[in-house]
Amino acid sequence: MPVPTFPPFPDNVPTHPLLVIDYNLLKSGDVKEKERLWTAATELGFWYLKNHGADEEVNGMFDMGAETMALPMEEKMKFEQGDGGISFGYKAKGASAVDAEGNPDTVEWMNVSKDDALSYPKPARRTYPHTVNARMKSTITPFVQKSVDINDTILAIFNEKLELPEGALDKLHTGSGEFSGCETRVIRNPAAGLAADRMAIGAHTDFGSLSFLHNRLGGLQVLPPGVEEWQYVKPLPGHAICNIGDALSVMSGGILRSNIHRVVPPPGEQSTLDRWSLVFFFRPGNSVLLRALTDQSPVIADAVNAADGSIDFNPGETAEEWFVRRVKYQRLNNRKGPETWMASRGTEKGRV
Ligand SMILES: O=C(O)CCC(=O)C(=O)O
Ligand SMILES: [Fe+2]
Repeated sequence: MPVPTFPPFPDNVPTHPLLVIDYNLLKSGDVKEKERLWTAATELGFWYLKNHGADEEVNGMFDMGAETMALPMEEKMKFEQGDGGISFGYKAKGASAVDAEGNPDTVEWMNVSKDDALSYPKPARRTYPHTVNARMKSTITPFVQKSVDINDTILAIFNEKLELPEGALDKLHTGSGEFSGCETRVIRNPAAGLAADRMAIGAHTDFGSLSFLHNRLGGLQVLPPGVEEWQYVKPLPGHAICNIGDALSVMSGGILRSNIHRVVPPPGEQSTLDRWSLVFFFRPGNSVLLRALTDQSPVIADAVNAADGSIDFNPGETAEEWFVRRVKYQRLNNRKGPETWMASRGTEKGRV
């Protein structure tokens, strides 16, 4: 399907500019561009990525999302993720909390595990609706492969900047060769005439290492360090939005910033439309213990020594345990009170 045109993003809402990083320059080893990436990753933890070369796969993923969300609810619910903390599969609107009071989220999504996309037609982690299966080979697997390549490239630059031994971060991610929480997510936030600040997805930091996000309408907001007011991130055609998650923040001793963000209805004239977004979440291997890599890098050791104590750099959980806990306690079916929400928190704990 051709990419539709949308009403413009308004120019009268608070908007946070992001650095635009050129993936072609990163790939060719451009020193200046690597430095700009480092600035973006350490100051806000969010940046735009242009020339990523995945536009065709991204469009196909949005088509797959539309075909999947159009299935009868009964069919989608056969593939629901459940309450045990597994993220792969379908999540219905309202299944997760957006805050400590237990207000429900307003989005539905379909998550496909990277392990399933790469092992298809043999299921590795779970099975999916026929609309997903039909596009696995043509769209989902190529999108996953491109996303992994891009994230591997960015990870290698962080490895160098953090003065880690060559391949140290890769060994904890793709190079671990084990199953992981890596997944793609297509999200639909139905237009519902809700208040402009009604959270569709609650304030959070991402659970894994890197997120590769594509959206066409506004609604994503960030809370930059030292700022009180939520600020929109304006979608730019053909530009992905990339951000750092908790796992890389912990491993780097907080040098890489996992910034708080949330999703609200699209602003201005865009508010009458359903909002679609697509993410590839790049995460460590399941058995990787989350901890600051102080023994492998003096730069990280110094950062931990100088830290203000707001982030626990030795949480005592593997990547899988961290991920399962965060997903599980956000589910409203598991809610007992505000303590359940607190149990779902990651590095944003104490920050919002
Ligand atoms: O839809 C978006 O723009 C962001 C989604 C997001 O933050 C997430 O799924 O973690
Ligand atoms: Fe997120």
